[in-house]
Amino acid sequence: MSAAVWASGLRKRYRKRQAVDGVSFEVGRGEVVGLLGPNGAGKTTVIKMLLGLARPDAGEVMLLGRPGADPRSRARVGYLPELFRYQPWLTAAEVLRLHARLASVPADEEPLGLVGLADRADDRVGGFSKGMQQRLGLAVALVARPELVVLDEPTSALDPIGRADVRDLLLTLREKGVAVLLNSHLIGEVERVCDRVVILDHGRVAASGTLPELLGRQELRLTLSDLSDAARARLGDFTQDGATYVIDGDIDVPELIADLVKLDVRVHAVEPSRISLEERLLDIIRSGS
Ligand SMILES: Nc1ncnc2c1ncn2[C@@H]1O[C@H](COP(=O)(O)OP(=O)(O)OP(=O)(O)O)[C@@H](O)[C@H]1O
Repeated sequence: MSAAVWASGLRKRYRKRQAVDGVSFEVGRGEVVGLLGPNGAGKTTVIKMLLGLARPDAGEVMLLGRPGADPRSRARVGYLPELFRYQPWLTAAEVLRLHARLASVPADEEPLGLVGLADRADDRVGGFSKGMQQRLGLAVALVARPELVVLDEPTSALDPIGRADVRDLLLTLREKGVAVLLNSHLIGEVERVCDRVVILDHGRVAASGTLPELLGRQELRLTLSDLSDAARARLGDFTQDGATYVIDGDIDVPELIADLVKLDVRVHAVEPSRISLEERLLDIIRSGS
């Protein structure tokens, strides 16, 4: 099946500023991809070019197997813009009905339930908090039962519960095979839900890949005492600093610890250690600036 998003060589210049400078990437069907990068890196401009809201100077876009310029390509795409405002005199249900009509799909209040607004369906949007408006924006993005959802900063106004709700929603979408492109400054959020990450800097792709590809192999730091030769052999390859033993690779932690305890090793601490996505992002941005 064709990719949900296929973008090749996208460029966009605003006067003297090269906002996007040759960006290519893909989002597979059912894949959740995070778009990360510092302010001004070009993330929103890339999203606008994908959706036909900004005209690329160069490059090509395919959405769900059709050229991005073909309006039919956008029929099964949901979009939550970074900045938006709905008519304050409409109720949440009316906003949804309006967007269902615009998308030529039957009106359905299910998306309000998915974003936790079912009990506010008949309240006017003008009285909604920022977080509730953002939830409504997400509901609108889901109204046409999309196969691809593009979310530009979907949780910027949400409280921790709202963010956790959105994380659950993204995982539900992935289970249904819906592809998601997520632009977020909340790196922890991206790290938790994304299958793959594309990092933009100065309008270019500075790095991309799955989290293990970007962050390196998993390491395990163990603080141990009373190690026999047999216990050292069980650890396999390790580096040692005093009582700290570091092993890397794919480790079945419970099994390893059970074996060490059987070998009479005293286990004081077990810490997975891998650089965080935040550290990796800072490294990439600092080395590129
Ligand atoms: N309509 C516009 N007119 C002029 N310059 C623009 C316009 N839109 C974006 N730019 C410039 O293009 C560059 C990329 O902006 P963009 O909004 O895509 O970045 P971003 O990565 O989404 O940033 P942020 O994280 O702050 O939202 C910036 O230098 C910005 O000033």
